[in-house]
Amino acid sequence: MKGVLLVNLGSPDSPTPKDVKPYLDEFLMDERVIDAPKWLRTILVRGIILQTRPKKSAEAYAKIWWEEGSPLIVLSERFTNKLKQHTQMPVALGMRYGTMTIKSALQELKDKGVDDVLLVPLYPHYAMSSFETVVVKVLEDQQKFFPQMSVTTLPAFYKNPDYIQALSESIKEGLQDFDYDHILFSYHGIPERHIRKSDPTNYHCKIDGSCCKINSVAHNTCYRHQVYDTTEMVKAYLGLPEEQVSSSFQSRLAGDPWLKPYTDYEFERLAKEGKKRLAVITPAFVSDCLETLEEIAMEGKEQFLEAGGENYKHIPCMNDNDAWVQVMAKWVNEWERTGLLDVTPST
Ligand SMILES: C=CC1=C(C)c2cc3[nH]c(cc4nc(cc5[nH]c(cc1n2)c(C)c5CCC(=O)O)C(CCC(=O)O)=C4C)c(C)c3C=C
Ligand SMILES: [Fe+2]
Ligand SMILES: [Fe+2]
Repeated sequence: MKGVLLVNLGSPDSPTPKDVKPYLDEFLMDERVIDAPKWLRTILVRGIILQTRPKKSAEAYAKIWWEEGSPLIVLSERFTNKLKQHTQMPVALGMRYGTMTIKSALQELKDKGVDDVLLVPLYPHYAMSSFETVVVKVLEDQQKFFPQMSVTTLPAFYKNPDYIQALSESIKEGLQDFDYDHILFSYHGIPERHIRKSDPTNYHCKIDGSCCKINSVAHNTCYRHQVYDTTEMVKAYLGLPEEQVSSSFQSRLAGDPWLKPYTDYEFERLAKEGKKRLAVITPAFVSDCLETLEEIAMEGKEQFLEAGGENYKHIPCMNDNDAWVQVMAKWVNEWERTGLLDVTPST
């Protein structure tokens, strides 16, 4: 019997240093997130980052926490519950990190008789620190605990026309009551090194866009290429003028260079260039979370207004919006019917 496993990133159990610390430990000790040799990763994460970050992160989480829990978890659950109403297949939700594990979601599916699983990483774009680590962990757990199950993965859907339509319409709705002079597409950043590591050709990706018009297998795993494709397709769908749209990368950790331009620097640059009314959208995330609700909606607003901006709006992620649920339902039901997953057109 077929079933669907949705996987998102995860959150700590509560916005306290006691719960944030083990969550960050699991997250940052993932070799696909901090990709240093284990001994160095242990020093960096346990010896340095976890000494101070849990307190700081817990304070940030406390600012956005809801009565029902972490926004990312609550919104992912709402999405899952709605999806269940649009498919006959069992659907389960797991998280890559934290206590809502992938193993228990697979167990839930198994208990319902599922042995043929469609894995849906809840990320539109491929990065080794998001999409890839989910796939690797699911396959590890499947082989270890559920060897009778088979797993098929829905590819990154960053340029699927139905996804672009649902995203664009949600942005249009968010912009209805907001008179903007610029829209910033702020994507979660990753270290530039990760782009090179994910390039199967070892030479294609130049990390400046000059390679993106040359057809290459590298684009299947290039986060940078994929996010710029999303921006371009939304821009085309909404008919936005070139000069009113730009893309940037947020949430970097200290250390090696991360993808540029950096969102916080862009807030300053745009304000200094005379853009006074800024709308920010965050399409790397399908659900609002710490990185959108605190870093963009709160901190970002402060940064932009301090730099001379006058009006600012974060447009929410698609969360459990009906059109988005219906797009996902179309993909999973098509897979149930035909076994096909035609979500990423090659053009
Ligand atoms: C869009 C997908 C994501 C990618 C790619 C990604 C890469 C990445 N993240 C970190 C470090 C942190 N990220 C944190 C929070 C966080 N990251 C994502 C998504 C991606 N991360 C989400 C959805 C969230 C929010 C989780 C929530 O509970 O709401 C955090 C924790 C919070 C903090 O302390 O700021 C860290 C740390 C790295 C190092 C990385 C790529 C190398
Ligand atoms: Fe992150
Ligand atoms: Fe490229």
